[in-house]
Amino acid sequence: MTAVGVQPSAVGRGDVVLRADGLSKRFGGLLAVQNVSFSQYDGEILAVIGPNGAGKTTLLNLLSGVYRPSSGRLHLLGRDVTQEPMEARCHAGLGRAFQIVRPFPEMTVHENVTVGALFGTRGTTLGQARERAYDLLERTGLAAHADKEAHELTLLQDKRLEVARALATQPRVLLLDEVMAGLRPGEAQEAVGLVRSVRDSGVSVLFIEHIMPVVRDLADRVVVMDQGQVLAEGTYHEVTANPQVVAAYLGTEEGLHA
Ligand SMILES: Nc1ncnc2c1ncn2[C@@H]1O[C@H](COP(=O)(O)OP(=O)(O)OP(=O)(O)O)[C@@H](O)[C@H]1O
Repeated sequence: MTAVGVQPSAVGRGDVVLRADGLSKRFGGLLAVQNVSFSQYDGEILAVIGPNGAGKTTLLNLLSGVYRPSSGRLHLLGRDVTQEPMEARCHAGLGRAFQIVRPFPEMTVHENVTVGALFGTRGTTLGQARERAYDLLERTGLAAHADKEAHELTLLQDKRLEVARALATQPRVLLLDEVMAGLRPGEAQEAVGLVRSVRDSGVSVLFIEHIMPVVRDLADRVVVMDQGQVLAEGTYHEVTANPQVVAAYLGTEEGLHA
């Protein structure tokens, strides 16, 4: 595992798992996402960053199928999923974990993950779902808490549960929506380790994040958005040295690293 604070090694450019071509989303008179194109490669951890209101969440909602784009196309594992609803994208290999964790509070941790396994993949029996859930609790460091009710978990454990539930649908690409939010620095580093282990298990990860040290430690490549558009793309060091990116973040280096 890469030591924290060391630039992750670039991944080899394998197959494209996710490809956005000219995605746009209009809300009335506002173009929240404007002609966004990028590719994500197999095994890659890709960060999407940008100042408040840049369009990151709207982009994630376009990728996961919460919204249909006003124009543009999206390919998942080579298949055009532009018009497909969320469940179809989930079955096709796209998983999503949210910033606000919403487990079923009265169900146990194991039951919560079992539900994800049952409904996220077709043709899974209850027995298979329960077994997969135990395996995922091991992988996400929650095995000791399997029988606790979900409301008893700490925030970091909640985040682990959210990732376990998303993985229960057996995604090839996992979308993470600011999952580090609210964590203390030490906890965020633990979560960084968890995301790396997810990637090492063969799942490509696309994440939105405001915490720049997390982006630096985790991302193989970074897409920077501003005012709905892609402003820059490259390694963490490339994009943070880009004057246009610095200017977009309040015009100061401090703004970027705040
Ligand atoms: N459902 C909606 N209806 C109308 N406008 C919206 C809607 N969702 C987002 N917007 C607008 O689209 C723009 C982009 O918002 P979005 O939430 O995608 O940005 P963001 O980069 O995720 O911001 P933040 O970092 O603050 O979460 C903003 O101007 C926002 O007000």
